[in-house]
Amino acid sequence: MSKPVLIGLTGGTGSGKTTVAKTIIEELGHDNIVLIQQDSYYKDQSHLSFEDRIKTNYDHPFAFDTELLIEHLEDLMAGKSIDKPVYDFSHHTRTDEVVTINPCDVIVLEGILVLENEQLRDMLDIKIYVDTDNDVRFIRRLLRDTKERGRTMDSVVNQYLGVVRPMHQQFIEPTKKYADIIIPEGGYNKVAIDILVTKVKSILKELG
Ligand SMILES: Nc1ncnc2c1ncn2[C@@H]1O[C@H](COP(=O)(O)OP(=O)(O)O)[C@@H](O)[C@H]1O
Ligand SMILES: O=c1ccn([C@@H]2O[C@H](COP(=O)(O)O)[C@@H](O)[C@H]2O)c(=O)[nH]1
Repeated sequence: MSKPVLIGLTGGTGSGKTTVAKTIIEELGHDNIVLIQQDSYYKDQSHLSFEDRIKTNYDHPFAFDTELLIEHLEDLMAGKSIDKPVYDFSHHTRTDEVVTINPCDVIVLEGILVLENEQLRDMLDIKIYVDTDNDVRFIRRLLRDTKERGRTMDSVVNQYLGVVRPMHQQFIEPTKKYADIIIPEGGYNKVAIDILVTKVKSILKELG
């Protein structure tokens, strides 16, 4: 089996990264494609109390176990299976579960800081930034986090103003310059997704 194609997909919270990643996978209709979310590699915080966990800055590069993520990607590149951690957003820590991922032809790596770390960035074959207006991203996050991540409206607003927004400006937005492709609005940008899918198919064809 040849080395897998590694697609990195980034953008701010609520930009539509996950939606784009899932649509690409659906459109590729390829059995041998896997989604890896950078969120799965948030550091384990089980040694901290819940009160301390909510004080963590989850939008800073230090919040991620990037070493483990790189090690896992290298393993997949080398044709080895990995045990991917499972993160629990409601409790702000890793669970005891893992998901085994087998070697594949295409890996879609999606997350807020996948273009921030140079070593990680250099591993990527295609780099994509999903670019959505800040107000739209905030509204999407507010709806999602109150419905799916066990948050109150006050906590979402306070976290956004105190940490998410400044970290976005400092660490995420500047990585746009590394992207090969910038997708405005995200998940429902059919033209951009079609172009990407065509590109990945042609790489796969070249690799045989
Ligand atoms: N183009 C879009 N229009 C409307 N809602 C969208 C769009 N793209 C994503 N969403 C919704 O916004 C929320 C955040 O999208 P998601 O893909 O999870 O973003 P991210 O992974 O960047 O945080 C989800 O509830 C999703 O269904
Ligand atoms: O325990 C946690 C871990 C992360 N977050 C927030 O999640 C987003 C990243 O996820 P997206 O799917 O890209 O929105 C990040 O902005 C963190 O603030 C959290 O709140 N709690």
